[in-house]
Amino acid sequence: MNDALTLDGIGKTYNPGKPNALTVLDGASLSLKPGEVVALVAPSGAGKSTLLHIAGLLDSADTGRVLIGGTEMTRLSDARRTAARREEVGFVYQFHHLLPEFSAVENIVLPQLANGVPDREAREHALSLMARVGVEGRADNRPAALSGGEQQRVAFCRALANRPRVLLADEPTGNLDPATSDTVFAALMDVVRDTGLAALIATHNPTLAARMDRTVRLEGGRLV
Ligand SMILES: Nc1ncnc2c1ncn2[C@@H]1O[C@H](COP(=O)(O)OP(=O)(O)OP(=O)(O)O)[C@@H](O)[C@H]1O
Repeated sequence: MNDALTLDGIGKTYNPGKPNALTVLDGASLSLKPGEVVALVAPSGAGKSTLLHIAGLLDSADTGRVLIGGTEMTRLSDARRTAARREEVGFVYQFHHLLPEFSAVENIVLPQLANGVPDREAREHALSLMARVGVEGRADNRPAALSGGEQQRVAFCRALANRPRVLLADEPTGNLDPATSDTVFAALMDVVRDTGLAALIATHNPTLAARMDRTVRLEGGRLV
């Protein structure tokens, strides 16, 4: 079976050729199997966000290849890469980034509509995801009316709405108090384990990292 995500020798330098050039990634490689959940640990500023953006096709690498489900994304046209990002990758950030003018359930429906899912089916799927992480009762509330933990659960549902092959998360519970972080993370792990998608989750929290299958460390631009 193809790996869910492969990063092969990724290099990235900001401001190349200038006095302030900064090489952040220098041959970073990693493979995630379907169903594998990996913690990404790095000191602040080491390039974690850069790596996640490149893995999620939001930014391009200077060197190396990104493969999702065995397809080399770095070779696709911009349009096909954008479609692949929408279909194959889910993102969760430290802050929820939900659309404030839409209800919680609408925030999970919208990315499905963008992928051509009929409205009713999209809503049913959104509600079933919400039920799995325990926020179905807040479906019709706007994000501002939800607690931080609830907002983040809704953000997970949105990331999972299009049944991605890969979930990328940047400190997904970093904005929550320790107890909430713990329960919200447990909810995320339940859904991830059920759906069998691969996940790369950046965290500074050793307790959360210990609950994943393995840890990779970003050091000197490489993953070890
Ligand atoms: N667009 C950019 N132009 C120039 N330098 C950048 C750019 N984006 C990031 N950097 C620099 O690259 C380095 C890595 O940034 P990145 O955001 O990937 O780190 P990080 O490991 O995610 O950090 P943190 O944990 O603090 O969020 C930092 O020194 C940052 O200042």
